[in-house]
Amino acid sequence: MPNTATLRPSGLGAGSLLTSLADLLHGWLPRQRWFAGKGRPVTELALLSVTELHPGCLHLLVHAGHAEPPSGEHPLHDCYQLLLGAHETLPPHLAPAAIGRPTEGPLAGLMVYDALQDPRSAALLLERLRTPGTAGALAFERDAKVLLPSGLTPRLLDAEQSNSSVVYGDTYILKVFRRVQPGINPDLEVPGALARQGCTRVPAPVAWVRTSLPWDATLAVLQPYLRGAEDGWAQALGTLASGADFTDEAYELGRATAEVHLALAAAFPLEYPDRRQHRELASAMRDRIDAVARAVPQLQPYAPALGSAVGALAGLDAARPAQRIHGDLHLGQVLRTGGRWHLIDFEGEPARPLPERRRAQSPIRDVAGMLRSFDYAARTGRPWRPEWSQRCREAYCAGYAAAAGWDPRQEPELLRAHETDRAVYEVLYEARHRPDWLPVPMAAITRLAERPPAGSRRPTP
Ligand SMILES: Nc1ncnc2c1ncn2[C@@H]1O[C@H](COP(=O)(O)OP(=O)(O)O)[C@@H](O)[C@H]1O
Ligand SMILES: O=P(O)(O)O[C@H]1O[C@H](CO)[C@@H](O[C@H]2O[C@H](CO)[C@@H](O)[C@H](O)[C@H]2O)[C@H](O)[C@H]1O
Repeated sequence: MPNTATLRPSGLGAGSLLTSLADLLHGWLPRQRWFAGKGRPVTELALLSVTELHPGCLHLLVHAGHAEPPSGEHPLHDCYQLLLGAHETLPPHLAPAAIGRPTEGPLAGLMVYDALQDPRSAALLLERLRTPGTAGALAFERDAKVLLPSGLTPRLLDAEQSNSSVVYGDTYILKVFRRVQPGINPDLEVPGALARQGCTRVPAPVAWVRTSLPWDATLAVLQPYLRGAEDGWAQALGTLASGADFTDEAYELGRATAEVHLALAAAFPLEYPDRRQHRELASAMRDRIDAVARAVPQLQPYAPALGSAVGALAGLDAARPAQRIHGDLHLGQVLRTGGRWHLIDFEGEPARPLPERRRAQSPIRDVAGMLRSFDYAARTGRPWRPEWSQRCREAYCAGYAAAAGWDPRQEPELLRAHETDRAVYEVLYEARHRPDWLPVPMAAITRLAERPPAGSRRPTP
């Protein structure tokens, strides 16, 4: 590659590399779908680690900090994973990957670009995983039982994602985590544990990338690609458009969720929350309502009523044991192939700290996430179809009950509290990422803020 710059970290010095890139990253990072600090200017940038993956391709962990915004939210600090290439000129197929041409520092005059969009760099990543080893602080590891084939053609997914994924020859998919936190990522930990339980509802990790600098963290996970699978969101919208029924699928989805929960309960320790823990959970949910209401003024009028909905948790005695769960379950996280549902993306809610996402939680939280998703689908399709959502919600709970042996509808306070917490999360998510969608969770907020009928033990799910 005659016009490839050799980016040698040893010859670059983190300071001078950052000088080269800082202006470009200030502009480029906030435009990325996976950038978490939407709406907040980046006020600090620091390079946490730099590794040369191959000549012309650098692996970077970059710290991006935001000053405290006027709304009173906490300052946000994040670490992002970048793969950067630099060429004198970019071939036309890499034009959309361009980040910019630094005017100073070691990369001055070269065109820096997002190397994950470069098929050559993506192919070399898979090569690294085929033959385990290290590159600086990065470790490329794989399941010793799996032999990865060479020469699979890479293609970067252009899905609306929180991370970036590369599909190799429709055989494997590599998820490169964009936002990196210290510790094992649950998207490696949980599917690995489920595979050891013999659970076939979740694709098992076959290879992964870790780093030990600036701390131990998971950087990427490779798993089998479910060829021809369609996600639940696309299917749900399809039936809404065609008028077809989705209740059988919703019932099967409930069964699949329960099966995964049973396997998770067997794989990880259970916890039995007492009254104090329920009070703490209710208080954490109230804090979240207040924080989101400060950031999204539309939520403010509903905050007191939502606080009462989650406050009902505080009076609960022993409920279901808490266990590891999916943590961000919705119709986009379930794939159907061969008439069978699979669950993917066990990262949990990307905005939450990793230790919180790895905690045992009520399985009702996942149920609530999926119930919210039926509501999303019914409101996104035109016209609004509340009866479609209601039938799916009932069928999903019935399917769940058939496999789990208990019915989520028998825990109405818990379900309502978790659905409220989830809708509040969605309000912030939409305000940050897709302001046009804000009315969807806000409609649920209006419903959840109403008092449930007196004496009702089994409100509509
Ligand atoms: N094992 C898989 N087989 C087929 N497609 C997959 C698989 N894993 C993920 N996908 C596709 O990639 C998309 C993004 O994956 P996901 O894990 O949800 O990433 P993110 O956390 O970045 O949103 C999914 O919506 C799905 O379409
Ligand atoms: O990127 P992830 O899939 O990890 O999840 C985030 O993005 C989701 C949207 O892509 C968001 O889900 C919300 O919108 C969905 C429709 O697009 C809907 O089905 C979900 O019920 C709703 O929560 C998810 O909350 C967010 O974490």
